[in-house]
Amino acid sequence: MKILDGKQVRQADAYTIAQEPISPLALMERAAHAFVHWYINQFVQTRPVAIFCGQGNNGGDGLAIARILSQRSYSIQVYLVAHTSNPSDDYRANLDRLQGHHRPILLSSEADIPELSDQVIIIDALLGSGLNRPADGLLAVTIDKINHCDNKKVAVDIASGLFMDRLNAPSDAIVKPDYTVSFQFPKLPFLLPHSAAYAGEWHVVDIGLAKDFIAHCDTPYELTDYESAERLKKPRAKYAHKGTFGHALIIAGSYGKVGAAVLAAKACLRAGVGLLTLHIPKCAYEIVQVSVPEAMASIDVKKKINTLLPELQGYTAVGIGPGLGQHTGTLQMLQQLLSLATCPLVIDADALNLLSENKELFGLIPRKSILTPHPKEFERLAGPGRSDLDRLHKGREFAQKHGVIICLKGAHTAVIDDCGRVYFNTTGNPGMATGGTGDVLTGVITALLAQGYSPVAAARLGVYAHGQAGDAAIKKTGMAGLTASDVAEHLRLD
Ligand SMILES: NC(=O)C1=CN([C@@H]2O[C@H](COP(=O)(O)OP(=O)(O)OC[C@H]3O[C@@H](n4cnc5c(N)ncnc54)[C@H](OP(=O)(O)O)[C@@H]3O)[C@@H](O)[C@H]2O)[C@H](O)CC1
Ligand SMILES: [K+]
Repeated sequence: MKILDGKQVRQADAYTIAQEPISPLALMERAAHAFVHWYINQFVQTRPVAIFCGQGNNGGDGLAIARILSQRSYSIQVYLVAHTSNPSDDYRANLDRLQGHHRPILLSSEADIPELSDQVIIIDALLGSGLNRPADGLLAVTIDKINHCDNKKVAVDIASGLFMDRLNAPSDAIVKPDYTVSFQFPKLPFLLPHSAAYAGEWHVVDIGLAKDFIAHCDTPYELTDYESAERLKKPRAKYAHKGTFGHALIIAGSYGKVGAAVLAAKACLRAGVGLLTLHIPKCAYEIVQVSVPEAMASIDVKKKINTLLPELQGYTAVGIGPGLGQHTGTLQMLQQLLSLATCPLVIDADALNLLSENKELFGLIPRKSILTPHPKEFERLAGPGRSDLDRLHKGREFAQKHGVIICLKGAHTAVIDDCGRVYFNTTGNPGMATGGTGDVLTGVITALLAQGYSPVAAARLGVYAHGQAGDAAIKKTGMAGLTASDVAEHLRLD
């Protein structure tokens, strides 16, 4: 699913209105019905509804929603905030349509803002994607009051006060909803860590904007959702044999961090690799043979660290990094690997830290290699970002400049390809913020690369399947109890 900017959404709107054709008022009605369809599946009729409306089209949506909910026997009360001398036509039309159903209350000062009982659900339709300056005056006071009550809150399209395409200042008044019901597309701030609190649990509802327009819309931002992940998957052929699914090499582990190698190996096998060899220090030999009997071991000359690059011929993908340590001998091996590899690599953890400490090696990274940094590792690689958006821009620049794919890990891990396109992941949960899940991800992506997936597909599908495994696992373990081993065990690629 694509993520469009405000200008593109307005163009999609205008195109749909002209081509379908449909009147803007009928499109607003369709959006309101789509919202209500979601709403009635979520909240029972016995919960009263307070709908706060501005005077733009977002407010118009709010008024249409109020009318439709009232027709469905929900008990509603509309509160209007007058914030512009130029209310939109469709706002006015919906105000007219509401007459006979309901009488809205105009809020003209702070004293008019109501105290609501806990049962009331708040629908926020003050401002939408047309926000062009921070909310102030009575709008800001109303937003503040809404935020201070414990009632469940649902934002129409986007939380009032949240910019769609640019950063808010920390002091801006923005509704903090429990849910956002977003029309047709998610908005970029929903996917960035610092603004995600202003989206709550977000849902996208289809309002029938023109599919052909959307298909041709050029945007760097997309989601990896269920449909796109399914499209990326390759079926396993009936007459396949283990050679069909590649032979992965994972270089991992050091004394005290052998577990990282084991986790990466288990995940690699669960993600469907045909054959797996683990290159490990001597101290890891018995541990690996006992805990991952399916993997072959390539043993380093050193007892506690990896230093000697194995012969690379025959491997269809190489992953390096989990639990590797940052010794000089290991650095030399990494440098050799970068120079000799003829296929893209998966580079994680300590291998990334070694790269950050030795930036002159960047030029050796094979094209389309996949780097999997968490935000701190990314900062070490590419320098600090002033904001989430700035970090994303830095990631796009870095990926294009060095011809690599970056998986910038987080709640919505961003896979950034070497053309600067960003694919936000939609699976996973906070339980996965625990040691070892990164090693599991490295194993999954290496397995997919080994099986012949393109690097971008391997990264997108790997990140998606990794999150999906975490989501499946917490059904048994709960969030707090989730371990990286649980994630590896719950991986399912078909
Ligand atoms: N395709 C779709 O997704 C559809 C979306 N719909 C809904 O429409 C809104 C966007 O509507 P729009 O009228 O463009 O925008 P708003 O409702 O957000 O704002 C309207 C006006 O408010 C003024 N404004 C902006 N910022 C502020 C502020 N901080 N304080 C006060 N007033 C503000 C501004 O007018 P000015 O003349 O005063 O500058 C805005 O024009 C979208 O979010 C959806 O909810 C359609 O219903 C269906 C299709
Ligand atoms: K809103």
